[in-house]
Amino acid sequence: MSQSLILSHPTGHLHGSIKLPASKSEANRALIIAALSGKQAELHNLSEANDTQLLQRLLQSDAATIDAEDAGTVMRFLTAYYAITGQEKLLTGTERMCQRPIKVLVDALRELGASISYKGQEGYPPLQIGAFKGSGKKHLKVRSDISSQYISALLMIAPLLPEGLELELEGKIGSRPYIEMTLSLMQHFGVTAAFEGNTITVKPQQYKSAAFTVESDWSAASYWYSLVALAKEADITLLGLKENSFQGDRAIVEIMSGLGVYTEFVDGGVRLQKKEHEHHISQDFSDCPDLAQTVVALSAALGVQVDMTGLESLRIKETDRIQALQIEVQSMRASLQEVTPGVFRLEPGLMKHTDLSFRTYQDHRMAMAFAPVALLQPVKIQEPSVVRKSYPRFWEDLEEVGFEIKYKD
Ligand SMILES: O=C(O)C1=C[C@@H](OP(=O)(O)O)[C@@H](O)[C@H](O)C1
Ligand SMILES: C=C(OP(=O)(O)O)C(=O)O
Repeated sequence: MSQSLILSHPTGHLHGSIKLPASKSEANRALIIAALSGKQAELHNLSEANDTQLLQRLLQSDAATIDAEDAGTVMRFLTAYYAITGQEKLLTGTERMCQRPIKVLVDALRELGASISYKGQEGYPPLQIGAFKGSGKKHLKVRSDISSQYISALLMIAPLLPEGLELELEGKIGSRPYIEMTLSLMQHFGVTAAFEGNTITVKPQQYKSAAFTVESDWSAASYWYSLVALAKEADITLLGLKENSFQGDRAIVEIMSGLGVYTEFVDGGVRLQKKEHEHHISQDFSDCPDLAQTVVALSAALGVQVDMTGLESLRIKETDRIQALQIEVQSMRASLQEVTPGVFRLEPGLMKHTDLSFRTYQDHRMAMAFAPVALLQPVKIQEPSVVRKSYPRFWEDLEEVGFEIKYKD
């Protein structure tokens, strides 16, 4: 596998239609719901993302040790799935996965009657999961400011609990659209829930079998928005995106309107074209944390000052994304600083035409967020294969629109 690649574009003109990968978030919910329903589901356009391929394989596996690799949804959703179905499993992941907290979910599942013990550090994977002895408890208080994936994992098993579940969310609700996506997918498979104030109530119910087609991934679309913003000339159509999406990262449409991209919803997707950009924007990423790297890398390259909030969860994702961004924007003479607690400012600098080489920190989004800078000058991307987590065809798709790629060992 190549250690790095050099990316360049001879003209800076981008034209074409791109079939984006399907959303791994939607696909992984549909897979867990189908497994919980015990019925055959007709799932179309399942994502080629490793996170989805992996979950599909693991749901078929009868091995005692299950490796969720670096996939947060896989780790969190399977923890709840094995716990409630009472399957004896040792659930582990990459070194980084074993540094991503899971205590909130484990505590909640234990209250419901799951048997889960920590095999390493308290509060983190690996987990040993065993028999389920229902506690009859239905009202749980759960912190909602660390990861919404804990809430989604609990919601999907909720209709199978004898008493159902009342989840009282405590603290700020981070990544809220992902919770709403979970409820929408549950509803698609015949389960209703009420989300009132801070409480989500799910009565005992049965999932129904239904066909479902996974939408293209709006997070993946965000890199194409950056490409359009940095191109000299662009007319790009992204296929498979819908105006009424389950995905909160559809917010990229509004965000990129300030960063120089005009979106038109057309039959079968969106058409992106260039327009003037602002010189300063403010953005709260609480609802769309996966878009932060796209916006930071693009703004550093475009020369846009950005004030940002809602970045808390970035510290516990595939890498500490705040730290990774702080290091990598420096090579573009930009700086990312916490100006007051929780408020970050990206200050762009004058980009000099020195060699640019971006490290990716085992994080697909670091690679894809910085790749568009290659429209300004050739850039080196280290460990480019990280993109397989969500968008395995990313580099090939760039070649489709005229990028030149030299792979290096
Ligand atoms: O539920 C999901 O599919 C996801 C939720 C978000 O995580 P957090 O809830 O941990 O912010 C997001 O960052 C992740 O890429 C996918
Ligand atoms: C944070 C991400 O994924 P996960 O938490 O599912 O590993 C992501 O894809 O950006």
